[in-house]
Amino acid sequence: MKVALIQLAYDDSETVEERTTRVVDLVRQQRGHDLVVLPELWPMGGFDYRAWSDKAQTTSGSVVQALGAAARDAGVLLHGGSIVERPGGAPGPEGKDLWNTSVVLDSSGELVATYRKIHRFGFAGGEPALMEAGADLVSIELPDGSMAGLSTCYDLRFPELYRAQIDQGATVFVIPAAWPMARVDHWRLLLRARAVEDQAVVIACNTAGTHARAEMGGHSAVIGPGGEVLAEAGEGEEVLSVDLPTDLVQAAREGFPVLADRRL
Ligand SMILES: O=C(O)CCC(=O)C(=O)O
Repeated sequence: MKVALIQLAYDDSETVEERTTRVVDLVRQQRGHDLVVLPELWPMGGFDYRAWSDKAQTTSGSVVQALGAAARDAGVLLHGGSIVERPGGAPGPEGKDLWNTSVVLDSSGELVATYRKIHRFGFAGGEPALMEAGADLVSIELPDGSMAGLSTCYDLRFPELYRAQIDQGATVFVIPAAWPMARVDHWRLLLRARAVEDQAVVIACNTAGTHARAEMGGHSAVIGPGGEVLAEAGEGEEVLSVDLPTDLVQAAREGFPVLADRRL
């Protein structure tokens, strides 16, 4: 399965429309891949908290529509990263009307899955102040037939989420992020930790550049089930293209069956 991770760099100078045009162009260039992955909150800015409410959209808004058209034109399964979602209708249980929602579009351009980030980043500010938490585990079927659990950025710090995903059959984790340079060492370590402890493939697409005064960490990566780094980006904008061998996870789990020794 050929996978492309678009490690997008951006600053504060583009409108949502300008950035969307640039991104869908990049997606269209990935024809020949099976799966394309974008970072977290790229249309609205991962750390641009102040702009989120004004820039929020529904999952049938202009950004997701443009992503659908690009997925169809490129003939790929597209994990479009996430958007600030305002679905309309009743607010969530905490009275807020925004979510950090990942969107997945198939090669006919249809929205086939959404995942609302469960663990909100920002402590007293940022996401917990402005957004509701997601409540549902979400998995998708990848073009090679494997099952991928979805999560977003800060979720990476919570290993129990990934254990729950493998218990539902996931052998791959797809993780868009806007992870800052200040803690990029944690990012690189935790991607490998999740891969090793769950004997799973990790496909993790981070953001680059500096926006809202936050320098993003880059280092998007694809990690194999033994913790091997199959590909890793640098710090700037880059498309990482990886040909993932089939049955990597099955071979790892059969060859070293540590998951069978769990005691619950
Ligand atoms: O956990 C971290 O250090 C970064 C998390 C983050 O930036 C996010 O979830 O948006």
